[in-house]
Amino acid sequence: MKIAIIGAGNLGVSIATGILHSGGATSMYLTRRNLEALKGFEEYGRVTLTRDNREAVAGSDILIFAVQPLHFASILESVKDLLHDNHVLISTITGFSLSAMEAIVGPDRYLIRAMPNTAIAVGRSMTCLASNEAGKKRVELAAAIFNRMGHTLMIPEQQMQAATVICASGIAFWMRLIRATTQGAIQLGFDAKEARELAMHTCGGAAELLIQSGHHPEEEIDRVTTPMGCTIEGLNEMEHQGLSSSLIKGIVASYDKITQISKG
Ligand SMILES: NC(=O)C1=CN([C@@H]2O[C@H](COP(=O)(O)OP(=O)(O)OC[C@H]3O[C@@H](n4cnc5c(N)ncnc54)[C@H](OP(=O)(O)O)[C@@H]3O)[C@@H](O)[C@H]2O)C=CC1
Ligand SMILES: O=C(O)[C@@H]1CCC=N1
Repeated sequence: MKIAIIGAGNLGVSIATGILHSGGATSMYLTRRNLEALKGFEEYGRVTLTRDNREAVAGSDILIFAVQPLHFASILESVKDLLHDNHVLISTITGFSLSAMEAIVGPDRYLIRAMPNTAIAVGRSMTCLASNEAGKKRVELAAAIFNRMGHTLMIPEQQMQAATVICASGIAFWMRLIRATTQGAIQLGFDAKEARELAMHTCGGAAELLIQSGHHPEEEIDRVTTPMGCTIEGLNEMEHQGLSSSLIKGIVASYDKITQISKG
């Protein structure tokens, strides 16, 4: 597969790293204006770094766009004359609809929206996918690409905004919870490195328990909360302080912000 990542910033580099580590491309173009920031990728023989999006589009079949929302329309405009029948366009752009893409490149192109997260770099992204009508013929190909780097779910495009918050922003939300847990562990006497180790692996274990068992979180919580024990004491205090409520309010605030972003 010849893949181009147009806009190799935070997410683009994470995707590139995931693809390279999973052996998912025969060749790859990475584009951005400041190529200095991509130093290190030259070591991979099959990667071409360029400022020229047109060169990357002409040399690839799968185009993954990872530029900021405000840049996307003009970049699509600047390459649309190079698009051919086999090109698959995958957009990770927040708040930019398939119909807005179709308005630029036409409805006959294979258009897919993908919402991965930065854990794609280590093969553990939760990636949601949606396509336009034409793109339905290539959505399995897109799923195959992203399944090599985590888990995928097909969703209706209307849910892409919510998926952005839960899956993409979600990485930051979970990181903050891990950081807070780390701070608590330090206060209880662990040194910083050990505290982080305990927090990270406990978090990973909790997620893995749910993934492997299919249980509801409360079922697993019930197994931990010994009657009159320390866990329920801590959990109830967290809820008195608004833990679940503040998480839900934050999620809704992120969602509302995407509505603003999509209005340009
Ligand atoms: N970060 C995340 O975790 C996620 C981000 N997204 C979405 O992905 C997109 C990128 O986000 P993020 O990676 O955070 O943003 P970044 O700003 O880190 O990355 C965007 C990159 O685009 C490059 N760029 C700007 N103009 C051009 C151009 N004309 N041609 C080629 N490259 C260009 C910039 O580099 P330079 O200035 O050197 O050109 C920059 O590195 C956004 O639309 C975001 O909504 C979606 C899911 C998760
Ligand atoms: O913060 C943002 O707007 C982007 C989209 C989700 C993750 N990063």
